Amino acid sequence: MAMAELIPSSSSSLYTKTTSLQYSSQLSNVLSPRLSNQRRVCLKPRNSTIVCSVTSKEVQAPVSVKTEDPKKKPECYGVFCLTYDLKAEEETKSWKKLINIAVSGAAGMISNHLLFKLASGEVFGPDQPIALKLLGSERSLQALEGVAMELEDSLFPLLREVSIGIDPYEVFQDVEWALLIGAKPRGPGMERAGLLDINGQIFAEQGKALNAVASRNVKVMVVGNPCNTNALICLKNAPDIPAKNFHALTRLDENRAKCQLALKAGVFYDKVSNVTIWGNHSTTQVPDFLNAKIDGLPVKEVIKDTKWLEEEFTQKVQTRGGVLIKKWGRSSAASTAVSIVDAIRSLVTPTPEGDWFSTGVYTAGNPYGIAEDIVFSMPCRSKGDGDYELVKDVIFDDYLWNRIKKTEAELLAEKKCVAHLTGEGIAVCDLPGDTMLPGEM
Ligand SMILES: NC(=O)C1=CN([C@@H]2O[C@H](COP(=O)(O)OP(=O)(O)OC[C@H]3O[C@@H](n4cnc5c(N)ncnc54)[C@H](OP(=O)(O)O)[C@@H]3O)[C@@H](O)[C@H]2O)C=CC1
Ligand SMILES: O=C([O-])CC(=O)C(=O)O
Repeated sequence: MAMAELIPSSSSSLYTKTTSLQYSSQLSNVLSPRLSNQRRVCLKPRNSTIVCSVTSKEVQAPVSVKTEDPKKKPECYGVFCLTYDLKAEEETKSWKKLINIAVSGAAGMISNHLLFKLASGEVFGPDQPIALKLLGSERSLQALEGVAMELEDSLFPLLREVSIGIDPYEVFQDVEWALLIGAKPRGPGMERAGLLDINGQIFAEQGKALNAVASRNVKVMVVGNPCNTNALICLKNAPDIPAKNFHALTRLDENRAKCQLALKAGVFYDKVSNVTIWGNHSTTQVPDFLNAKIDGLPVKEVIKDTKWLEEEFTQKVQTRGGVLIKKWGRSSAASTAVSIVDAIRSLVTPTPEGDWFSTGVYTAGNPYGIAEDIVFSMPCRSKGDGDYELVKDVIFDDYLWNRIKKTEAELLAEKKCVAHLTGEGIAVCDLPGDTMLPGEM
């Protein structure tokens, strides 16, 4: 049971909210198990103790829990603890209703770029106030405060609330967007199955937390690697949220493919459209040059060098992340943040006529004949309402279909590795040879 659920809505002033894993676990030690007809109410007067009472036919016992642990922090941060009324100020009267956005791994590299883009208004628009809910861990709590301080000092008008926490059940309360970035990055010599297992646990837990406390229509963008299978784990642990709402970030791959096609054709990127990344965010991903266009023409009519398309281009996109790691010493962060912005904007603004975008989504009911029940990058269009439809008018040839089958096989094998995390029995991990993440070589 989430701590925030326990606080009556009348106490939703930023001054009275509480946070931290410790609060929740202390409370659950005192109060669990909860009987189905009980109601728990917790209040935390400012700078004081949490007072909880459990009411039911059987029990009526107020409980007091000390909160002296210095690690416990008020949920809001600094200037974001001020109360305000958007309707009271002339320039904010026309703004939309505030939306809650959770970001995990908020003290990490990608988030360090992304949070400032979210706060600036470039993602959700200039009339959309936002609340940022930053999820970290015990080890990153100080760093999270540092991030919040930088957000304060940036004076973003649209950024109306910032809160930090380490309990996903609290941080995800009522969120409309969950950007799940926090996960161990892969390292040299690391077994893929080990990475799946370590990070998979994170997404199983966060899926459960989203299921319990997030908005029922929350949109979830999984970035932490291996993002497709992590997204699958997350959605399987969140059965009350539509599976369609879960995305694995493959937009960075699409952007990389557009860049390479533009370079080869000698045009600027904005001339390249209809680029699909099929499958896994891994070296088996398939950048589709059959359906892609340059200046409205099929790529193959503009770039006649099929050998380049099938070999050099494809491999360059598949391994771009790894090459970057070798040069920079760590994985892409700024361009990943940019691609997260692109991915969200593609869902909240209408897709330009005739174009589409790639995102990793649940395959149930897909029109292509791709295996059901995995998260697979496919071409999508959106009306700009946060939802999307799969694009039907794409063509396949043998080359494209054979590659799609290979990335599909990899995802099916990854799924078996995490069966213990998706509620599908005992994990059996037998990954095909070519199953490394970009750069994991
Ligand atoms: N899908 C895509 O296109 C891309 C995905 N990625 C992936 O995004 C993820 C985040 O990358 P980035 O921000 O650069 O990474 P950072 O190392 O900068 O930050 C990752 C954060 O993840 C959290 N974390 C959770 N568990 C672990 C763990 N076991 N070991 C280390 N950190 C952990 C940490 O935060 P805390 O302590 O607060 O929990 C940490 O701050 C990685 O998995 C990376 O591989 C990267 C680029 C592209
Ligand atoms: O390979 C990594 O660890 C980072 C990543 O996903 C990418 O850059 O595409």
